[in-house]
Amino acid sequence: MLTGTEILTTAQMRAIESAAMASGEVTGLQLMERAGTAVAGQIRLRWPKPGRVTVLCGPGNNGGDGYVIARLLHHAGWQVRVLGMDNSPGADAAEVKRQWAKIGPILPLTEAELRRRGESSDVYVDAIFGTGLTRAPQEDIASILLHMGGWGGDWAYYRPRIVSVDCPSGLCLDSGFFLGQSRVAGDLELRAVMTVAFDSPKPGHLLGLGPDCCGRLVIADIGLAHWRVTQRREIADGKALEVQRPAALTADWPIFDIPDNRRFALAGKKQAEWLTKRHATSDHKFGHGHALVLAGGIARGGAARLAARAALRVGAGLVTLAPPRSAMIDHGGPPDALMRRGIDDAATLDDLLTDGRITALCIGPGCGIDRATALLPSLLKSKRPAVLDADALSALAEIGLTDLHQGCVLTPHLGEFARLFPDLTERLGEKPRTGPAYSKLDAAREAAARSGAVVLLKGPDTVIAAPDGRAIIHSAFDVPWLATAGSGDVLAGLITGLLARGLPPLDAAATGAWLHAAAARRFGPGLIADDLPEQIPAVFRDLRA
Ligand SMILES: NC(=O)C1=CN([C@@H]2O[C@H](COP(=O)(O)OP(=O)(O)OC[C@H]3O[C@@H](n4cnc5c(N)ncnc54)[C@H](O)[C@@H]3O)[C@@H](O)[C@H]2O)[C@@H](O)CC1
Ligand SMILES: Nc1ncnc2c1ncn2[C@@H]1O[C@H](COP(=O)(O)OP(=O)(O)O)[C@@H](O)[C@H]1O
Ligand SMILES: [K+]
Repeated sequence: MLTGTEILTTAQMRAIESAAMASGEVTGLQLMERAGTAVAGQIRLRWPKPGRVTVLCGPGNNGGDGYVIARLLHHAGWQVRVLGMDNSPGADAAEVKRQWAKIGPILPLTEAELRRRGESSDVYVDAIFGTGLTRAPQEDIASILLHMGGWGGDWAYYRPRIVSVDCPSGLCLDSGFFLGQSRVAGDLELRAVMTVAFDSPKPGHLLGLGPDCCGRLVIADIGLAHWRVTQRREIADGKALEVQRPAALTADWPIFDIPDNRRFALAGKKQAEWLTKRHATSDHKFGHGHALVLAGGIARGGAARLAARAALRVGAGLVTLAPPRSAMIDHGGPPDALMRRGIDDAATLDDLLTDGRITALCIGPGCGIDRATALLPSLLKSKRPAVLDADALSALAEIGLTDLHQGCVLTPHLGEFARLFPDLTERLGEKPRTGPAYSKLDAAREAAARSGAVVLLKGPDTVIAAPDGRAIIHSAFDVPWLATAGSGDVLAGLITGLLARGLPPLDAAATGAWLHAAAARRFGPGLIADDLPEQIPAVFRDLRA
């Protein structure tokens, strides 16, 4: 099992809060006070000089946090204006609302009030909706959110400082999409400069529009760790039904600051660190493996060579490139460390795979769909760990998923995913109306369960899922230059090399994704895919430093 910080769905978070409160050791009011204190503290840390703040409080406990923040900032010398709703919230929110009402007025939560002349603020605290959002915001609140969303756009330097409590309001924390809005980024989503969330990140902080809209994400400890761990244990014992697999998600998310009091181990990074130590004991039973990369015919481009080079750089002991014999000359260029072997048909591949020293296979990059269709059955029959990418995924869409096995890693981008799992893609494309909305995480998990293979669904928010439900989110929104021709081929090669070295498929996929993004980060803009494998030694060096 990879180690990493748990990502909790909103249902899991609620169950953990309920368990904590049911224990009698902590009350909901105390949790709310801690949450509000954490947010007010972050605001004061970021803007030490007290200024003017507008706190927008919604109908539920997110709004409750807002009233706590308003009171604390008032006591810290800030000039506080509160906009709230005329509703009857739960007991905890009602209590903190009463406390605020002794200090100052609660103005109506309307767009007109927000825009009142002469009332602009230095900071706006968005405490309208948090984990309790179940449907698209309506009427007054919808127009406030649209108005605040419009603050972004081209006038970014005028952009008011929005601090969101738990999430930008309207964002579905299970999917990273805004309920009632398109899944594609527009100008209308609320964009915070900072989001302070509680206990653990939720999928919506890491997926879809979440990373762009949350701004800097701070995860604040509100003292729930004990119940998180207890709930996890109960799951292992099969007792708790309402929390499913709280430990099954791990985050691998190197972008935003996480306070020191949070454990935020990086799944792929840990494995990569472990790999850098492997050379010292190269006679270990895993050895360094032998990867076979199946290449395509003449003029199929360098995709397979990119993959093979990446497999070598990531430390596979041997890498053999296998084009059809007629294309051998075409594939004769460097690196000279590559071995070559002509493979024309399935029978030759069958023969070669009687060699048990070949520990991993890669098929797809530059292979051609016909050749992939011809070779796939032999490759799958061998039960050898294998990465299926690009043309192999198109071939698979024709052949069907039945022969896939648990050593397989599928690495589709969304287009390839649509060919393999059209129904899941259709669900992913639907406008999210109710929460929890169908997410990329749901789609990858369903695809892995259905295919019996590890599925790595690419994008800036890469989701990696295993057939048993374990899943990892790897966000790399900070390296958009990774979206360059051939970069996926390098990723396929990295994972193949790691499989060859003996990593289990889920670990190989997670570590490959981590190294891939780390290489891009290290090189910077201007990167072309050829640069990626060449950065791997430096990434390893950094890990050893
Ligand atoms: N439960 C707890 O122990 C804690 C909760 N905390 C805060 O509480 C939040 C969750 O509180 P709630 O569960 O009350 O939920 P929220 O305050 O996020 O939710 C919204 C409330 O509005 C209603 N609602 C949902 N969608 C709506 C829509 N489109 N239009 C109008 N009303 C809508 C819901 O029924 C709910 O009552 C967290 O995000 C966090 O900020 C923190 O205080 C920490 C402790
Ligand atoms: N905006 C982005 N930010 C970071 N990484 C991205 C972004 N878009 C794509 N990627 C990553 O770049 C790689 C592109 O792979 P792929 O789509 O297969 O490209 P190609 O077929 O050209 O090799 C994937 O690893 C994907 O996760
Ligand atoms: K919020």
